[in-house]
Amino acid sequence: MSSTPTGTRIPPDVLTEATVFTGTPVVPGVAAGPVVRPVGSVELPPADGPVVPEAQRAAEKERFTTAADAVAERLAARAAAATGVSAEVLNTTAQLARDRGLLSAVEQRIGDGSSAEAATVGAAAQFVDLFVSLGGVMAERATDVRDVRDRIVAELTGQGEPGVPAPETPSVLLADDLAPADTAGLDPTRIVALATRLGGATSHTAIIARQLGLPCVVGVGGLSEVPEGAMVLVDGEQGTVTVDPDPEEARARVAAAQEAAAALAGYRGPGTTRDGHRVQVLANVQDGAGARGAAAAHAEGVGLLRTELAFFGRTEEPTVEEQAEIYAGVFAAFPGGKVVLRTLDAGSDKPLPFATPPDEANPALGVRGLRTARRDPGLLTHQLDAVAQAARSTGAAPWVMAPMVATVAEAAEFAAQVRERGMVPGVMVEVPSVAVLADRFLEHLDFLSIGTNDLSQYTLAADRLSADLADLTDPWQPALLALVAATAAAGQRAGKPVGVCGEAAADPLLACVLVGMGISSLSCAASSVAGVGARLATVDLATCQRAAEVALAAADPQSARAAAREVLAAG
Ligand SMILES: C=C(OP(=O)(O)O)C(=O)O
Ligand SMILES: [Mg+2]
Repeated sequence: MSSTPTGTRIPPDVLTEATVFTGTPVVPGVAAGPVVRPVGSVELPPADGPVVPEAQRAAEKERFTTAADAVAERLAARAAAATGVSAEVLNTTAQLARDRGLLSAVEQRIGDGSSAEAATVGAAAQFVDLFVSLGGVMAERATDVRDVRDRIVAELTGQGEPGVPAPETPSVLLADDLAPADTAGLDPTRIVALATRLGGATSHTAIIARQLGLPCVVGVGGLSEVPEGAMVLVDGEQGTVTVDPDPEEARARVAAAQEAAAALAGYRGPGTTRDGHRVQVLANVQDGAGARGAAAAHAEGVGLLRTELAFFGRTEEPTVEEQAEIYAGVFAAFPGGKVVLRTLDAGSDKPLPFATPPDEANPALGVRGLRTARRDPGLLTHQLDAVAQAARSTGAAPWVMAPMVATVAEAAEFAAQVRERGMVPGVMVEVPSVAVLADRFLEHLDFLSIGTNDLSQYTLAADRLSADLADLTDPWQPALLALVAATAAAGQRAGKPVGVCGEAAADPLLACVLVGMGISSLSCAASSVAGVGARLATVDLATCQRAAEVALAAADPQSARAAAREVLAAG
């Protein structure tokens, strides 16, 4: 078995049997299958290609309608299997593939001698020009037209369907990286594991994989050399992608991982250490379906409702009623339970067209999170009204927190708006300034929730999406651990809860360390709840405290991990 360090490229002719690529492990579990890849840009023929003889034109029209129907049916089927905004996005595109206006424009062009492909390109250009000239919301429709054009041309020319595929055989998706919108409708029964060339432990590929419970490794160099259809085995615990694994060994490793997963299936919550110290083990979700899944996974509640994820791709602010309905769906999944809702975290890696300025030079340090309310205060007040309305209709008592807060004044003003509506205010600790002054922030707030994904990005000055810098955004970095410990200590002094809702909380070992620092709740993907809760139940609080001490004293992430593991193993 040959092995390569992260980032090493291997020419295809040197790919030997069972080549192993390594990257950053982000979601444990082992799965194997043939490689599929997202299909990139579709090659488009010119709109003014050779003239089709008259006798063939009827057949060309037939070819177009067959292709457009196939595209529409496939999208509609995926919409039926999806939920929320994913389903809406897919349905809208499906309807456009059957749009009568588009059909008649294409037929007219074919009647004039264009091929089906060229007519599709020409008619689409006509609609794109029209929508763009109308401006505003209509201009946004141009994107949908281009998408449908690409799908129909791909169908006509035998190029693969653009986007994330839905293969018949359960497969492993290898990609450079995946945007949140790329994964609308990703079906975990067809894609059994993910590995990407880019991205760190906090990238959105990692977050989505965790939500779906898919074994995942990111930042894997050399992946682009692995051909489509090759068998690979992804080990999300060890961070490896093995090409052409020995079939026997692959079967044994997948079975062992399934057995380990079954052992966690016994977890029922609530979270406690072995000696009964209570720690809420909560879930990160984005909508009602996710919340119901989290309840089924024995999460005690929601520690982070990422509200912005329900509105991806939307060009207009959702109405108060629409928002209230979505939030009520989440509250209803945990009657009488804890739900921490985060106000829109638009911007940077999660841009929303209706909230995010399009032209920022440095969006991670720009107008994102709570800062969007500086430009458009209505976005925040409407959202808070919607949350209050959902709370009234369900009898819930939500905790509401703002992302990307930097100053005490921002926190105080936000808290006042939340309290006015009878809800419980807090903020996320993502900017180091909040950790440094946590005592002063807590004078105005009822809780803090540490977002370790952004806190590491801003503490180490390293882009959370950069695979090259993934070692810097490692949640075991001593500086990050020190800020978490300082924030937890401030919470204990004030007698107010401090949770962790970043990806650090999904690592069972680190979860124990966080508890040892005084963190009172952990919120992670539903698929990680049992792993975290079950691990916590094996150790005493005093052991967690010793593990926190040794981790905090370590010089680097590797030694922090090793030292904590040793303490926790000794029990
Ligand atoms: C939980 C966090 O928020 P997000 O990953 O959505 O930015 C975080 O920054 O840790
Ligand atoms: Mg964040």
